[in-house]
Amino acid sequence: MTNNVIQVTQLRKTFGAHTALRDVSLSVQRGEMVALLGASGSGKSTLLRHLNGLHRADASSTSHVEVLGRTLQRGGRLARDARATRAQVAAIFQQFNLVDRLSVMKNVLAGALHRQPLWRGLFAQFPQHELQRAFDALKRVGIERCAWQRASTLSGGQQQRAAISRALVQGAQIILADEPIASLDPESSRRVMELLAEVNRELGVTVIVSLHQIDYAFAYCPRTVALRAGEVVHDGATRDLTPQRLRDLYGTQTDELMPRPHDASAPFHPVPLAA
Ligand SMILES: Nc1ncnc2c1ncn2[C@@H]1O[C@H](COP(=O)(O)OP(=O)(O)OP(=O)(O)O)[C@@H](O)[C@H]1O
Repeated sequence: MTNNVIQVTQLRKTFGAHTALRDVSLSVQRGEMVALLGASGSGKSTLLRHLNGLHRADASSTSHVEVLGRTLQRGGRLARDARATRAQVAAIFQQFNLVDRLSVMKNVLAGALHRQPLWRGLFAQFPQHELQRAFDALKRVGIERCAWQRASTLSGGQQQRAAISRALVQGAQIILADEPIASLDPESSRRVMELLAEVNRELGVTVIVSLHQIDYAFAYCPRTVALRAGEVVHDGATRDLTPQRLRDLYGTQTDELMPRPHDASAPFHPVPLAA
């Protein structure tokens, strides 16, 4: 049995006249924690959104996206059983993760909807074991005391932790996190990245996380896929991305990927920043 949980072949996406992804191919093995790196507009979100079917590739292309051994989309058409595949994939976004007016608990229980009969979902009536599972997930990420608060009252970091809880309740085998720490303070950023790493390490969940800065990739992700203008320009060990290599790959865009000189949020400086 193959260990590939994601197989992307010749993925091409254009928006009008703009090509956002140019024949991207990559595979991800079960249990990997992969950083997706690239300057603004390089195609990170677009790629992630193809992996859970939120975007479809160009219809004219030979693009193929396989998730957990099943075709999710081919040539821009979603597979018939895409819904079942997507139930195994959780998405965590920079913002808009939670329904503000609902309690944290209800948001987390949304992860269990795919296991419920329609009527339970409609009336938001979940069996006791699902409530317990949601509570345990909130406990795991350290926000169980917020369970009955409205989601809108949580801090940004707590909202991301709630989104991770929802992924746990969903029982997702893959987490796609799209810049989950982009608007967080340093401590919250570290906490969220550590939780993602813990879920990856302890539960074997495959994590692909798009990031804006390389230092977080160094600290938490052994492998990095780097995009530039919709093309994969690096796919390999994160430690190979030295400042010089980044300059070769990104030229003037390098600054966007390097920690700012006085950035206290940088958890890790693997290599001298001035070369
Ligand atoms: N729905 C859309 N309609 C038109 N153009 C789009 C759409 N979504 C993305 N694009 C364009 O595709 C390119 C890639 O965008 P994408 O959001 O994937 O980049 P990104 O690397 O995630 O950027 P950022 O780090 O700023 O979030 C950009 O030029 C963007 O303007």
